[in-house]
Amino acid sequence: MSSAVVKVSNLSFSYDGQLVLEDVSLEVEKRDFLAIIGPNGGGKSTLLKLMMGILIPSEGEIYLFGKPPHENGTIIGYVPQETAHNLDFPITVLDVVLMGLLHKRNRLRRYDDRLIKKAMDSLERVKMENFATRRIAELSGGQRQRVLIARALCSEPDILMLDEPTASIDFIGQREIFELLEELNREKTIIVVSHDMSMVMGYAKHAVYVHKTAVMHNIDSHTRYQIKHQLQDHEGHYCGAEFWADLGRKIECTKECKHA
Ligand SMILES: Nc1ncnc2c1ncn2[C@@H]1O[C@H](COP(=O)(O)OP(=O)(O)OP(=O)(O)O)[C@@H](O)[C@H]1O
Repeated sequence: MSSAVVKVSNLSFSYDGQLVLEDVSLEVEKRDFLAIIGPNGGGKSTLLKLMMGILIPSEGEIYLFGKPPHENGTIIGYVPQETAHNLDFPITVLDVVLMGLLHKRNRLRRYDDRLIKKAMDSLERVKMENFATRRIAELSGGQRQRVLIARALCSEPDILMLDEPTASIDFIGQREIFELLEELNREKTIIVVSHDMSMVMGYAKHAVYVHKTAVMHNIDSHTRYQIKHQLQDHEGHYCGAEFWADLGRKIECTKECKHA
């Protein structure tokens, strides 16, 4: 019997008759670190939403821990794509993290001390505990992303799913987020949609290339070690275009290197 925590079998999905994913099958093992990569509009976010049970497959099946996603409740922690405008109102970092515990409030819809401690513990895990009373809008993109990860961690999920957590964050901020994910990966399965091939190749254990269909690739520990070493240098940039060319696929490099 398969030990996969996520099992996708012959999945297809259409929006209003427009086929976006076709016959996708993949398995994710416990404590895997899977990156979902591929071109714009290829179906990455759609695949993530299907895994979370936000969308229902047109054909095929998805199981998380042997059950359909919508029956799994808090085992998934979701970090949505961060857009500056959805945090541009006057609430504190702690308020944002407490949103991850909305369903646990008492009968008066208040957070008791136990929940506040839980939220503070989550902030500590992402090294943002000293920012608890700051307004979320005052933080940098990287700091905000850490807060959103803390919010997802509150419910102690087994799987953390993140949609483009490093979009619009500078290089050092990106590396710090992936280092945090690597640390969380000691306990949790990580599934992340990312465009950043340097980070994916340095930290993920598998990458699934999604362009209507899906092809899984292993990223061996030696490759990860080498690329992570290059990323320690601020200028370090592993060119994904080169990697995909070796595999016979075309991907555009977003940085200014010889492939751009
Ligand atoms: N709610 C929706 N209704 C109709 N079509 C949609 C919807 N969401 C996405 N699509 C379409 O489905 C396709 C796949 O979109 P999806 O967001 O999954 O791609 P993606 O790989 O995540 O893209 P990106 O890298 O640009 O975020 C695209 O053609 C998109 O326009």
